[in-house]
Amino acid sequence: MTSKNKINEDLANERRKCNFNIEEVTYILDGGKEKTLQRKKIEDVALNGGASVDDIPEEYLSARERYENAIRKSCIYTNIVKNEVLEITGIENYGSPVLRRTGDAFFKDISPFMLHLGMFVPSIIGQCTAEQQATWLPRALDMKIIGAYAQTELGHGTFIRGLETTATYDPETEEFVLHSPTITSYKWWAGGLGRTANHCTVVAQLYTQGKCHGTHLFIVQIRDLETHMPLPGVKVGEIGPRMGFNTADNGFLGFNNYRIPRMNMMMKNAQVLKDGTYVKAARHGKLTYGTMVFVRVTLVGEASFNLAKAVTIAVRYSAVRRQSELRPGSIEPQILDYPTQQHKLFICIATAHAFQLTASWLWNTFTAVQAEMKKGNVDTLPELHALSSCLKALSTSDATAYIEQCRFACGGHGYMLSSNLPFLYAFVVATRTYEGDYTVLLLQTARFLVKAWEQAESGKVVTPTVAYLNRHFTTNGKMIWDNSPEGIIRVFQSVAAGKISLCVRSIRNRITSGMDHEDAWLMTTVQLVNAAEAHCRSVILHTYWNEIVRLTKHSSDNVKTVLNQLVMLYLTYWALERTGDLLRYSTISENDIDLLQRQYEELLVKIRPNAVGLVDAFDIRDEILQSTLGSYDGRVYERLMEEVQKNPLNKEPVDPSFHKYLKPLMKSKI
Ligand SMILES: CC(C)(COP(=O)(O)OP(=O)(O)OC[C@H]1O[C@@H](n2cnc3c(N)ncnc32)[C@H](O)[C@@H]1OP(=O)(O)O)[C@@H](O)C(=O)NCCC(=O)NCCSC(=O)/C=C/CCCCCCCCCCCCC(=O)O
Ligand SMILES: Cc1cc2nc3c(=O)[nH]c(=O)nc-3n(C[C@H](O)[C@H](O)[C@H](O)COP(=O)(O)OP(=O)(O)OC[C@H]3O[C@@H](n4cnc5c(N)ncnc54)[C@H](O)[C@@H]3O)c2cc1C
Repeated sequence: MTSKNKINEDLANERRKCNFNIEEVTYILDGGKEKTLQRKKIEDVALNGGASVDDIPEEYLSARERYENAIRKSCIYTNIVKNEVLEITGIENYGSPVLRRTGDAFFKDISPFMLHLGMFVPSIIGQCTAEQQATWLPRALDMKIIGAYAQTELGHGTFIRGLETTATYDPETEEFVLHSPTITSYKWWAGGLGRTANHCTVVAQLYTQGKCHGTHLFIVQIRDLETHMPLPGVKVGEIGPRMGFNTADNGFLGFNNYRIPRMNMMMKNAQVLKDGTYVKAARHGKLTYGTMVFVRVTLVGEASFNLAKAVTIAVRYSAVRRQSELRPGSIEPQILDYPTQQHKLFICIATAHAFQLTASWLWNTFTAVQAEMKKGNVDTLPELHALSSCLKALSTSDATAYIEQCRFACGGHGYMLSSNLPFLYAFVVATRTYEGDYTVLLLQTARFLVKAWEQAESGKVVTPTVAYLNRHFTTNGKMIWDNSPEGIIRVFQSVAAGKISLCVRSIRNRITSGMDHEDAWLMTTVQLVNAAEAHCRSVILHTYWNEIVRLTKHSSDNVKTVLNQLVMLYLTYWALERTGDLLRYSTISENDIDLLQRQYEELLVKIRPNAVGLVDAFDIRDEILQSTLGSYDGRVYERLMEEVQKNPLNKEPVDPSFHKYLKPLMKSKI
């Protein structure tokens, strides 16, 4: 074995200690053995040519070079996908999580094509008629046209109804006239729009026959396909450096009475006829928001995957890193042996599991609701909207906090871009804001919860995710504390019910004392966000536990044990995080809390020998991790030194600035 492929001895020891079958856990996380084998096959095809084809790491490049390099790699990856991978997966899997995962081997930051696959294509699939799909979809999937999703404007992101771009129908020419009437109406933020896209989905206020019908979606060509020049009437460009997403060419876009054919309005849900007659969406008023719901659903899986990457890096590094001494003269321990380090990291492993299983469950819920909607039934849409909103909010927010925790857990080296942790953080922190800000989305869930509360209060049976509200009205007093998984989940549901109840009471009291409903709601929003968070927490705890029980039914004993330890760690961790709530809404005592704390610390000890095995089970290839600290072989220090060789600043022993500036300064007299 050469030193290049030698596994670090501490990491090798950790793998010898691992007492469960790693592949079995990988299969569970992937959704079955077949899916794992399929993923591995795709990764082999896509990555074995050597994915990260950068001679100089992208962080050393200028903004221009970085963008060009990102386009170069996007094209290489797209050709691999088109020519080799789609043969295995089928065209319908273009943009699937596996391809998204494999794509990470090509980019530390973002592919300028991400929004094309992540939102432009889904908006064609979700918002166009079959005839329109036949026109646009094959060209989009074949990358003959490249799109973005331009909804947000300088003045409005959250409040979609406040968007100012107009699309006015002209029956004379059977065209829509797109216009940006103010500076605040300029589209701002759309990924891929600044330099890459030649088309985009534009969200605009629809006017026809002198009446505004609210926001609708349009497919708009913005650049010439031969020259890539912006078309007359289109003003487009890149918005400038940001905290992450620096290779995503987020753009701005304005229109000056720019005409598009009538058939470029996405007409699956509402139509404008040739004569300008508006035909309203028959089924539900918010179906034009469908692409956002789809992306929110996928973002839960994104949160899980990125957290899995971060914790794989941090756990492997913590097994390799030795620091301090426990007793004078004793060998320095692996930092993974510190309970405080385990406290930082094991919750991240458990959370990645919780989010992955919740993401699969949410995806199944999403496809079931879609199937119902195809039959014309939209009754389950409000619950899906409430669920996808709060799960998107919480998963992205928790993942952000835990990725940062993983970075802290790597000390100084976690600050190095070559660890990949800063990139992961910058990518995931944006997910907390885009596709619906954290607070705003929790308030959407709160609307649903208050309505569900009122239904339960009037004796109606409510939908499954809020069924605990029916129980709330049949039991008296605080929930009896019970330290079993089911008991902890019940208590969390009682906490949610208690908080929703307080919100309803506050709103009613405020209205009784003279406020109108809007002000009463507004004054209660701090509590409403809190209640929606509590509800969502209970959904995650419940789903994680249920899924582990279901998925480990036929597992080997050791796999069952370790996955149970993780889910118990998760339940116990959150019970300890929320002792205030538990004291308020359940009969938990001081003694019970002491027992919980001890249980938590014992779980850390039990999980410790399997920690490296657990992160290995995420099965994330080195090319995808792209981390000096987290590679499978644990050659941390060697990789840090190798990376230094790529630093252009080290190319010459003396920097030209020495002669230009430093030396004159040193020679100058005071
Ligand atoms: C919901 C709002 C906040 C408010 O809307 P409004 O119209 O004012 O509505 P309300 O009055 O509040 O509510 C009225 C009722 O409507 C209900 N409602 C609201 N929304 C929905 C909905 N979506 N579905 C159903 N029902 C809905 C609501 O509950 C009310 O009901 P009721 O009256 O109480 O009964 C809204 O304005 C809003 O959503 N704001 C947020 C704006 C937003 O999200 N913008 C997103 C812009 S796009 C963006 O941000 C993109 C970012 C980058 C994305 C990157 C994508 C990554 C994907 C990863 C995977 C990619 C794979 C690629 C593969 C590869 O690379 O290889
Ligand atoms: C990296 C990145 C990529 C993006 N990509 C795209 C893209 O491809 N296409 C696209 O169209 N958009 C994109 N966006 C825009 C994104 O969707 C919006 O920024 C996001 O929806 C938040 O809206 P906002 O910026 O208007 O925030 P604001 O709504 O102005 O939020 C500012 C603050 O006000 C609070 N707030 C706002 N409204 C309320 C309310 N009703 N109640 C309580 N509090 C409120 C928020 O909680 C927040 O604290 C992207 C954004 C980022 C950061």
